[in-house]
Parts: sequence; C-alpha cells; structure tokens
Amino acid sequence: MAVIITNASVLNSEGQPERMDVEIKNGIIAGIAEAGSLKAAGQEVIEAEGKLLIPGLIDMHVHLREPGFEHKETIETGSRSAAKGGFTTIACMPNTKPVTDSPEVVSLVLGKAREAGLVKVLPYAAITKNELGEELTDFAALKEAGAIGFTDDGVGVQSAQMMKDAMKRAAALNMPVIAHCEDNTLVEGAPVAEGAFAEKYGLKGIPNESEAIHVGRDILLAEATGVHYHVCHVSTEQSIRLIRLGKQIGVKVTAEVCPHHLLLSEEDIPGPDTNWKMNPPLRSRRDVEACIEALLDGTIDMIVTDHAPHSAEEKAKGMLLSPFGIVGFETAFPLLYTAFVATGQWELPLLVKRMTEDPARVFGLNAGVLKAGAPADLTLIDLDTEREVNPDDFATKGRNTPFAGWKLKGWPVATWVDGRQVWSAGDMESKKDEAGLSAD
Ligand SMILES: NC(=O)N[C@@H](CC(=O)O)C(=O)O
Ligand SMILES: [Zn+2]
Ligand SMILES: [Zn+2]
Repeated sequence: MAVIITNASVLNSEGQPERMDVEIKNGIIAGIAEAGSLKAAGQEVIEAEGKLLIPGLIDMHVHLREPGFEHKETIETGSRSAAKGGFTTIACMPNTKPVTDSPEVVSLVLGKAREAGLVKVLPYAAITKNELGEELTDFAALKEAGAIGFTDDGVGVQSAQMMKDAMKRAAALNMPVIAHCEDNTLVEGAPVAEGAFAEKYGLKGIPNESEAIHVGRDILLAEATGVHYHVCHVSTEQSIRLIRLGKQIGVKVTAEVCPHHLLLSEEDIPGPDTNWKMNPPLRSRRDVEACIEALLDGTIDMIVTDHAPHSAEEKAKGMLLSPFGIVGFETAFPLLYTAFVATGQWELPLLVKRMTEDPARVFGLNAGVLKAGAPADLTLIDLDTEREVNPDDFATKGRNTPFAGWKLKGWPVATWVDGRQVWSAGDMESKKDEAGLSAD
C-alpha cells in the first residue's frame, strides 16, 4: 500500500519551500505533487501540517561502539539516536573492540545493524591492524565484506610510508581513505587546544599544526597515488588552507566538519568540564570562522557529527584522563538550524545539502535527494517549536554534550528509512483515510 505524506513543506529546485504531497510506495518515493492532489481513498495519510520534509540526513562519521564498548552505546541505541536526530544513513568508525580490521567484524556490524532495523549503517574498516599503525589490513577482503572505506579514526596514521601504501591499495580498489589527522609528536597528551583556556588551567595545549601537518602530508600522498582522500573533523584554519589548495590543483580531497567546531571555540569552555573535551579540540574563534567560511564555499564538503558517546564514569575522570568525545546525533540539525538558518546567516537549502546531497555525492551513495524514484529516506522537521536540549531525553546511552540547556528550534519529528517510519515524536501518528477502499 502507498503512504502519502500530505501538506509537507518541500524545498523545490530553486530552494524555495512549497506545499507538497509525497507518495511512498515499495520503499521508494513514487511521486511528488501539489498539496492535496495525491490523497486518495484507502491510503495511509500522514498529515505533515506544513512541516519541513527533507531527504534523510546522512552522517559519514559516527561511533556506535559495538562490538566491545556496549556500555557506551550499541548499534541499536546508536541507530535509534540517529533516527531520532533525523539521520537515515550513518557510517560507523572501526575503533571498536575488536577493531573492525577483519571481514568478521564488518559482518558482525552489518548483522547487528540489520537486527536493529532502524537506519542504514555503513561500516568503515581500519587501515592498520588494531589501529596500531604497524601493519595494513586486508583491504580487498574488507571491501568484499562490505566496508565502504578505510580509516584509523581515533588516531592518526603516524608513518607517511604506511599511509602511502594504504592509499595505493585503496586506490587500486577504488575505495576512499578517511583520515583522522593528528601528529602525535606535537600533541604529547594535551587535553585541549592551545589558547586561553589551557593557560588559565595550566594544561598542555594541542597546537593547530598537529592536525594540519597530516592534512598537508596526505594531500601530497593523495596526489601521488590518485586516491580519494577524505579529511575527518577539520578544525583548523591551516588545514582548510591546505584542502583549498589541494582542491585547486585537482587532488581528490574532500572534507567534513562537526557542528561543535562551527559553533564553539576554546574561549567558550566554561571550566574543567569534560563535556567540552573532544578530539580535535575546540580551537580559536579564528578557526571557527575559517570552518564556517570553508563550509559555505564548499572547501569543506559536508557536516558530520562524530557522535562519540562515553559513559558518565569515563567522563568523570577529569580533563586529563577522561576520553575525548561528545554525542551528536540528536542535536546536530537543531543546533545548526537555530544558530545559522534561523538567524538569517545561512540559507536553509545549504544546510540541508551539506547534510544530505553532498555526503551522498562524495561517497557515491544512492541517497540524499527527495525526488521520484529515490529511496524513501525522509525526515520531517518542526522548524517552529523551541525546546531545550535535555540529555536525559536522549536515545543514545551517552549524556556527554556541551549543549545541555540550549534552546533550539528545528527538531526532527519523524524519520522514514526505505519508506518505513523508524521514529516519530509521538504526536505524529499516521492516520488512515477511511473514506474508501484500499487503492494500492
Ligand atoms: N572525536 C572524539 O573526540 N573521539 C572519538 C575518536 C575520534 O573521532 O577521533 C572517539 O572514538 O571517542
Ligand atoms: Zn577522529
Ligand atoms: Zn571519530
């Protein structure tokens, strides 16, 4: 049977919102037409009441923690959190226990995701065994098992030779290399960025070059090997400069940025609160401005959350000893909508594009567009109701966010994956049109 989402606000090809009906059939968007025109007897009709209907959000950088760290998150709780945040496709990082460095772990992740049955989960596999930077994994076998790219996220690949070999192998398989850029010799266990906060609390600071040195090195290696090279969680002006140059000279380099690096600087850290500790760290206001500019001009291709849940116990270990990372799924869209779109700084279609069409294009996914024939991965968003971020309401197991108490608009209220509603805010109950017989 077909489902009709009626009276939705859909962005047209000029980026203007239009009242439309969207018909979903067999998991596919079967048709889009003027509001009221598709409703027919016997169909399930979902009244969107003018709320914004967009392609399901895509997040190419997330940590689901399973296998091995189920106390932080499971593939099921992470998938539910993603669905609640409006995401329909997520790509998960291999820094699990065991590390996703064998076909068996790739299969396990895919199996658990299927069991959860919520969002589409695309696994990355590790570049090196156990992410130790010593020995390459079996790229061909990992690809065969379903991995979509290679990354040692959580740590930088320290050896240039190792990275070059990885890129050669990945290029031969037409697979991307996704890099956490961090030179360990420049970091030395520092928990926050260089700057006023580190000085005030007598902490070592992480310098910007620790990220940018890897970005520069890897762009040269990508040029030499021809691989698609994707830079994780860009956070510095210097990295952006290098990515811009790489793109100009035709290197296949793409990049992502996280909401927190667009919204917060190290000056905003209120005190030694580990909800503000993440890797890369919050940098200077100047870096934040550079990230925003790069996202707008396309130097940075997409937004990702780097959803990184940790338990309360782990995060209670203080600024030096607690793990890096914050949760991201359930606040990403409302944060960016409220801070940038509702204030008139960004156009709504730009924000949507950087979270849907652009990641799909970069990674070659059949997703990210709302058009007839596309998979019915959809997200309905209430742009008007203001609500405070309350970590106790999160579907993720993680409570580690610096955004608690922020008043936001732009909350997702329903999410569909392949036409199946996988999450709804509760007041979005679908209604059957009882006027007639089934018209499938
Ligand atoms: N981003 C983080 O602060 N932490 C990530 C690792 C990573 O993304 O590098 C994690 O796995 O917790
Ligand atoms: Zn990382
Ligand atoms: Zn990460």
